[in-house]
Amino acid sequence: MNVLVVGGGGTIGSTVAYTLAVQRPETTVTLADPQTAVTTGHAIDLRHAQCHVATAAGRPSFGDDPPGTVTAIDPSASPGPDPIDAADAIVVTASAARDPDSFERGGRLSNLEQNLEIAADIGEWFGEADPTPTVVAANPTDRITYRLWEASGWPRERFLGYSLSETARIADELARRFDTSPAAVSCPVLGEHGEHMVPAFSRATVDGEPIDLSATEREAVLEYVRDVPYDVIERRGPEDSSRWVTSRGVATIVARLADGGTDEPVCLSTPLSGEYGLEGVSVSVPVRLDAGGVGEIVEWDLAPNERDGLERAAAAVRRSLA
Ligand SMILES: NC(=O)c1ccc[n+]([C@@H]2O[C@H](COP(=O)([O-])OP(=O)(O)OC[C@H]3O[C@@H](n4cnc5c(N)ncnc54)[C@H](O)[C@@H]3O)[C@@H](O)[C@H]2O)c1
Ligand SMILES: O=C(O)C[C@H](O)C(=O)O
Repeated sequence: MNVLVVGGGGTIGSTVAYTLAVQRPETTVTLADPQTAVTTGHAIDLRHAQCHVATAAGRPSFGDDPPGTVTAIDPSASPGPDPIDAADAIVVTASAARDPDSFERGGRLSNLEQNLEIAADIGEWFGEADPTPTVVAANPTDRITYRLWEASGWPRERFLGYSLSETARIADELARRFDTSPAAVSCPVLGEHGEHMVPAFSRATVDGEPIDLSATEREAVLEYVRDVPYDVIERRGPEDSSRWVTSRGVATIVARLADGGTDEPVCLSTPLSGEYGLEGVSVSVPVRLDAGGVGEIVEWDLAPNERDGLERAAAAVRRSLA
């Protein structure tokens, strides 16, 4: 598998690269970032990490696949279509330097204008090459996903805005409340990667059984998921943000694409064209993946308040793209 990480000099991009390099050591990663000294340093260190995996404490662990490698390119030096055409999947984490406003709740919107401009430039670059499945983590994720799609001219199925950290966070919180393992919890989250996220409590299960939470309990769980990434930033600083959950989640989606897709739907943000009654916007909805990105958008029968929440999320995203 060959993965291009646009923004690979930063925290999330480099951690996605590390995760892929050690979990799927046959992966070849290209880090694209104007901070070329940083990406070259990351590339050297990551190749050394791959050597550890290669020898795996004296035991070769590659099977029949040869090890991949890690290299760096400068996207501002007009690299043309080749790095994109070489990629089986792309990850976009490119972002302007974080504004102090971004360290607090609601902060995903603080670099909106700058990041939309960056996305438009990257989308134009993509347009020089063949459509390739693209996982977008840069914030605000839904708007950036939509802008990349518009600027690239690629089919909408190629774009997957990453919002799965919400699903992990809600599983952790519900597991605490139900005194069980997060692995026994399922609660998909639709809508915006932001304040207008929509947990689908009507589909939530613990140990395979539907759950019954009061409105007050649901609101408390939702508030936890809205607050916790900013609690993490406050505790360990914005340079780290939620690097582990985000990078593991993004790398998992890339791995699913490489493996040909998913049987079960996962909630990711993709440009909509009438699904859930929405269009002209990208928000997270359940999608089945195939090797090209979104294989199918699945229309769940949501509770009325969840459908309202999805419409509010779409309206908020659409408003700031206008
Ligand atoms: N979706 C999520 O769940 C989630 C989680 C965490 C962070 N994020 C977002 O991901 C983004 C990256 O976060 P980070 O902590 O890695 O930030 P960061 O500042 O460490 O990295 C951003 C990188 O993008 C690079 N960049 C800027 N313009 C570029 C361009 N035109 N082409 C290529 N690279 C470019 C910068 O040089 C920098 O290295 C932010 O927008 C952040 O808010 C999203
Ligand atoms: O980067 C942020 O502002 C938070 C991030 O979107 C996250 O969900 O961890």
